[in-house]
Amino acid sequence: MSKIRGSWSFFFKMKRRRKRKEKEALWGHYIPGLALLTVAMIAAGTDTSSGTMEWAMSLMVNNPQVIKKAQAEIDVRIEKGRLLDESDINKLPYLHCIINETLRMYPPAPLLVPHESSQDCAVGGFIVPRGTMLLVNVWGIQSDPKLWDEPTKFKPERFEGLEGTREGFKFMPFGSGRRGCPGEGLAMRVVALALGALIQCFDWERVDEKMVDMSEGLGITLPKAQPLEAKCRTRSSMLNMISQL
Ligand code: HEM
Repeated sequence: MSKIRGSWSFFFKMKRRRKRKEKEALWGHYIPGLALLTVAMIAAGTDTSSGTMEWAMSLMVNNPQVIKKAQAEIDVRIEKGRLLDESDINKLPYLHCIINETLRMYPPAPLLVPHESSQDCAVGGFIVPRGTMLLVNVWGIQSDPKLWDEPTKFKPERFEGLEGTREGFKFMPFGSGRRGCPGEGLAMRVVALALGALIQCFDWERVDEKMVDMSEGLGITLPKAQPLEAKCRTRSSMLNMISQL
């Protein structure tokens, strides 16, 4: 009897051990993958999105007529006194143009990320052997006077009628193809929501007569050399809503 009981307990012990091993194999495989994915999303998604917001606000503070036009669009499309939400973003094409124009002038990944040619090819008359590291100068393409009218001017209107964030290969702030940015949809929503709310709720102006310094600093995601400083005042139409927050 004790022999039988002993073999049953051995059987259950083995079963438990096998289950534990299976669980470890499953999570041991997934946890490093999940951790890496989370780190990649945070690393690739934070400075790029916040930098775009800062460049966009700086450009708008230097071009107050753009803020007025964006506010007029929001006031017409969204009921008075209600804070815009994600479902409103598609109703705001001019806001979308502002973000595109910001990404054209100040792409957070000016050279995309390094790619490698998978086979021999020729680009613009240059022979590129297989396995060559390729850097795409998106900043150069998006500021090229042969492709853009007055490329150094902030003109969101140039994107009117463009749906999405690609115009052939002359505008591709999120890269292109299989290794293009997987966070594009999220980034465009987050940036539009934040900028839209800032414009809807506040009037913005420069701290003094001087234009906001638009020099580029050093860093991977094209930061501003000087952080933006600006003055804001709550818009009378939003006072009630903001006081209830
Ligand atoms: C304005 C915001 C953003 C811009 C301009 C941007 C731009 C880019 C660009 C240009 C690339 C390289 C594409 C290529 O070389 O073809 C890239 C890669 C990537 N981005 Fe973004 N990104 C933004 C936000 C985000 C967000 C919010 C996330 C995730 C939450 C994200 C996740 C990634 C990842 C994981 C990669 C690497 C993809 C790969 O190597 O296959 N990005 N991004």
